[in-house]
Amino acid sequence: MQILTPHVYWAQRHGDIYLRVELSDAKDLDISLQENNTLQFRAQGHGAKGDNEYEFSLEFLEPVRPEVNHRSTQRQVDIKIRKQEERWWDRLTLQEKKPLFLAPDFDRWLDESDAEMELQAKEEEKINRISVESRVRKDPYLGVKKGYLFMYNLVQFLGFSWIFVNMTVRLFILGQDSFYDTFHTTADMMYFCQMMAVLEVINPLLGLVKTPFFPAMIQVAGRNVILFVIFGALEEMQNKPVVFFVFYLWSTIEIFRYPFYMLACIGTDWKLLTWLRYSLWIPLYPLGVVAEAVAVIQSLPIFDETRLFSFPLPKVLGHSLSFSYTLQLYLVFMFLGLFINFRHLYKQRRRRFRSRKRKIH
Ligand SMILES: CCCCCCCCCCCCC[C@@H](O)CC(=O)SCCNC(=O)CCNC(=O)[C@H](O)C(C)(C)COP(=O)(O)OP(=O)(O)OC[C@H]1O[C@@H](n2cnc3c(N)ncnc32)[C@H](O)[C@@H]1OP(=O)(O)O
Repeated sequence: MQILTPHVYWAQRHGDIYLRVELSDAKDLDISLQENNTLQFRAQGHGAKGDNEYEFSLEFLEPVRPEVNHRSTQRQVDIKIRKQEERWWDRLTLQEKKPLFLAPDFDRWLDESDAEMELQAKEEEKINRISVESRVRKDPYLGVKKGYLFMYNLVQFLGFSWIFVNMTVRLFILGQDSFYDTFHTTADMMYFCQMMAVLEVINPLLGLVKTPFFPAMIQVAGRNVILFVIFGALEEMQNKPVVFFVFYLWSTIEIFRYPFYMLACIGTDWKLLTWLRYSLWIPLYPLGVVAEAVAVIQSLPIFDETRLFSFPLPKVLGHSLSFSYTLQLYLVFMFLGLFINFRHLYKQRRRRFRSRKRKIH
């Protein structure tokens, strides 16, 4: 039997050397590192010259650690050797001339800078894993908090879906006539959802979500003024078509926002839903504010007439100050609120899509 040399392919990383020996069904493997920093390989197997005994030796450019890891598969023998020092080598062997049986393993090949990037990515992954693990370890109530948020979002999602579906079905069946009794058919559910929404101001205060307090407060207080003060307190407003537009605009965003949060609670995200959550507000928010402003303007003469919530004045100054003046001031705050929340949502959108792009690259 002839003794032959197999084809050997190599690649390196800063700390390791990888060798792939082209020998299938290798048996009687004898792989060892000699004291002179030389790898000796001998095995019986099927190589380029059929079934034979194959052997080779390689004297490495720099010192390596004595232990050799190898794994023999049906197709090849993989060998991994650790470098003594984590350093990039200019070549594999001490002798400058490359042995004929040796070639780069292009499946594994990386040049020095790519290998550094791979190392950095691994380091970052390790740091992220450690920080996630330590966060989980630091907060023993994380499960309870996530469970609470998940249930809160689920209840809101069901509530707003009920409103949205109810209004849509009635719109299809009754057409424009459905505009006039939106309040009577959906107000109870809207009261429930908007009262629950007060938790959205409390949650950031308790550190349960990252939402800043001020935008959450503007959002919840703004809607509740419209719902409880303009629609709730004035029967004359309740059968006006503006109720339909306000409720429809509110519920359209919420049937996407709450499921988005539910998925966030279980660490999942669905691209389309994320896109809708961070894009739909662009047309809906200004339309919502305009609809709310129309409702406020329509309520002004009613407050003047009914004197509801009017502020008593000393006789010399007149009878009382109509609540409509407060509402006129509120109209200014509404557009200020629109500006603050539009800017906040725009920043959230940019942050979300920027970090997604970074994750993809
Ligand atoms: C009497 C005094 C009155 C004073 C007020 C005067 C001014 C009033 C003017 C008000 C105008 C309001 C008009 C408005 O009513 C019109 C409409 O709503 S029209 C319909 C369209 N509307 C919208 O699109 C707004 C919907 N609402 C919101 O988006 C939020 O309420 C808002 C606070 C504006 C922004 O939300 P947030 O800051 O939370 O942004 P993110 O979604 O990006 O969340 C940030 C991170 O927190 C996590 N989070 C938040 N909430 C939850 C939750 N419930 N469960 C789980 N996780 C949550 C979220 O996942 C983000 O985490 P990460 O960064 O890790 O992704």
